Amino acid sequence: MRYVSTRGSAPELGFRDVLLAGLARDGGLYVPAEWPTLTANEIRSLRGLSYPELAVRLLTPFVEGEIEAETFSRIVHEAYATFRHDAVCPIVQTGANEYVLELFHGPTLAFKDVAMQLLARLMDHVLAERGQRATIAGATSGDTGGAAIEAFGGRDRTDIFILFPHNRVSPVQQRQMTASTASNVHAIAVEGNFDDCQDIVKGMFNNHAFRDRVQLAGVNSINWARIMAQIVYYFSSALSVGAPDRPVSFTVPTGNFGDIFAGYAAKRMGLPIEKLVIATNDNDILARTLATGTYETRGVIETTSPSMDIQVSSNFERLLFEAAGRNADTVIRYMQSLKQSGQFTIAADELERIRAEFSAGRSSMDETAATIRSVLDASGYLADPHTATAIKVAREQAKSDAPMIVLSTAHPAKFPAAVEQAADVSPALPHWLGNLMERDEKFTVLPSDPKMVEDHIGRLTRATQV
Ligand SMILES: Cc1ncc(COP(=O)(O)O)c(C=O)c1O
Ligand SMILES: N[C@@H](CCOP(=O)(O)O)C(=O)O
Repeated sequence: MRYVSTRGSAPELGFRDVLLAGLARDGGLYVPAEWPTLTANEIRSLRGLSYPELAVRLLTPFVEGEIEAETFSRIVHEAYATFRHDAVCPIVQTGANEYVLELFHGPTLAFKDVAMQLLARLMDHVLAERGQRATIAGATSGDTGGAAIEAFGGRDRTDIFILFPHNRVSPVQQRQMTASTASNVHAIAVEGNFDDCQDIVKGMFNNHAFRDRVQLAGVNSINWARIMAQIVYYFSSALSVGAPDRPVSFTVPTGNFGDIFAGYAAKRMGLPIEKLVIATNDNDILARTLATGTYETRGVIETTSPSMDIQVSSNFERLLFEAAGRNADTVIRYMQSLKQSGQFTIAADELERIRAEFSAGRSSMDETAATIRSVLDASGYLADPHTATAIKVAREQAKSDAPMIVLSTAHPAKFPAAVEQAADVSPALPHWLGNLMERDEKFTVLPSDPKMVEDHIGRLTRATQV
């Protein structure tokens, strides 16, 4: 499998280089040169496989020829052995035709673990094979950072720097980033919002001298391997409610568009998905874009679902590339307009293609709180605010007989204040997280200044190339 950039001028790469590249050198995002596809019979034959077996079968075409089959299988099995549920990503029925797909049984209680546990092991393997080190830089609104620090902490081929918005993540999310004692972990609280953090990280990738000097690698969903790993749970959950013999729909709480893009990839691979529903909180740029055709940034609003407090949704670029018939010039034009004026308008035929696959809705903070309460009352299920955002939107959008699978992206105990306020229930952290909230914190506060962040990383990384 080769990978191409959405902006057309970066070199085509194989899987190992894409894994280490993060952002393409032309500023674009890598996507597979073609989508591997499965027939309905091939999908049927996947029934009954364990989650790691399914992952190996579905992901092999993306890594074939680059990671040896036995090694890949071992790495996948090791990655999912870290999960605390035998099914890895189980589903729970919460309504007549509604299912919640629980993605939070990994080490940091968020869906990010599903990809990050695999990504860290794959990166380690490739770096060891090449005798290289890497500096990892990542931006987080709360969950990617903790998952990355947990997955990469203590690995001797990487130094990891995570930028999070100062005072804008939940206390549990913050501790998961700041309580690590691993010497290769560096948490940075940026005086800004998530979009500022993401801008700084993308700026580092576009500064080729810095990028090459520190051997920069990325763990955000700009990295194709993140999206790749997330494809698997669309198949596992759809298979368990009757796919491929009946179509299913998914509602996904969405911020950076990585998770739902993995659903789109699953559909391109042959999974019969009727609708992919984008659920947003008050930061509803994607819902507005689907309604009006204009992608227009506004200020970030702080909400009770902070991981989705995002305006610039990185992976939407991957969808634009597909909707424009893989025309990189169109993507470049849109991205230039976004940079210059904070907006772009999608051509009518492209918008029509997007609307054929996706719909969107939003949930205000009050609506999300009311949903947490009503779901608990009706079915005894305690949803976190991100999941509740999606349940609210799913219920508005479920218009056909297709089962609706709602992605539950975080454990309620990551956001106890919002859950308690909504439902008078205080969700406890699982016992195996032990004394997380009592551990000492270590992090550096920096202004939202790209140069200062680069200097900080340049000083501390051990991956410097001269
Ligand atoms: C709990 C939670 N839900 C939803 C999202 C949104 O996912 P994505 O950015 O892939 O759209 C995030 C952050 O990415 C998250 O941490
Ligand atoms: N919500 C995310 C934001 C970063 O998303 P990513 O999927 O691109 O890493 C977070 O929790 O950090």
